Amino acid sequence: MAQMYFYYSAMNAGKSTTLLQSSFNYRERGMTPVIFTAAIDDRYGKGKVSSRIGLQEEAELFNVNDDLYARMQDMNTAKKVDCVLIDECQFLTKEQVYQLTEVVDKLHIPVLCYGLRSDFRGELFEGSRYLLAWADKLVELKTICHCGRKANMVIRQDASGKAIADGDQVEIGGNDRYVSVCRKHYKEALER
Ligand SMILES: Nc1ncnc2c1ncn2[C@@H]1O[C@H](COP(=O)(O)OP(=O)(O)O)[C@@H](O)[C@H]1O
Ligand SMILES: Cc1cn([C@H]2C[C@H](O)[C@@H](COP(=O)(O)O)O2)c(=O)[nH]c1=O
Ligand SMILES: [Zn+2]
Repeated sequence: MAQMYFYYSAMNAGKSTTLLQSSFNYRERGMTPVIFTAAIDDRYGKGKVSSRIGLQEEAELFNVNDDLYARMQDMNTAKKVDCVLIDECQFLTKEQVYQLTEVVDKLHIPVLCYGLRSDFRGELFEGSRYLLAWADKLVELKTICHCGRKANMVIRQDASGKAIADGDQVEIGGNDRYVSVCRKHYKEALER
């Protein structure tokens, strides 16, 4: 039976790497995975999922206006799809998470979503909120803070390396802008 999975973590935990490994596993069995990533995340060039260890694959892009059920229905009609892999799934809307549940329940295609649970303020992203609510399986991918504890928070830094408390939820960036830390060090960085 097809299921929806939400693989969540802080940044730098290997989400994109794990997604690319899953895609490779499907392909080596002669199956057809489809990868999506957020159009707004253009760090490594549009239409690509890249991991920091150098693996990369082409991806379909999604933005907030896309009907992901309709797109998957069309693709699956043209050629049978065995699995849908979504990177940066924190940027999905509530409606799109619902559409992906329809991909699982009506098209019977497994959907594996990879993304952040919370933003730099410790608030849930919209996509993550509904994946936490509706996915069949929740899987935490772990990375560690500089102190050795599990890093479950992400700090956004200004140009001088100081933690920022306010700002837009979405700001694309990498190690220059964000650091994954444990909750204790997150609070300390924000002097709470
Ligand atoms: N050259 C490397 N060799 C091995 N591991 C690496 C290398 N570069 C980065 N990594 C590790 O890869 C992980 C980040 O992978 P990535 O899939 O991009 O993460 P995420 O999508 O969760 O942000 C980190 O744990 C990082 O330490
Ligand atoms: C914490 C946080 C992150 N983002 C952005 C920064 C990156 O572009 C992505 C996450 O990338 P990953 O390495 O693949 O996990 O999300 C953001 O927009 N707002 C935030 O609060
Ligand atoms: Zn720590």
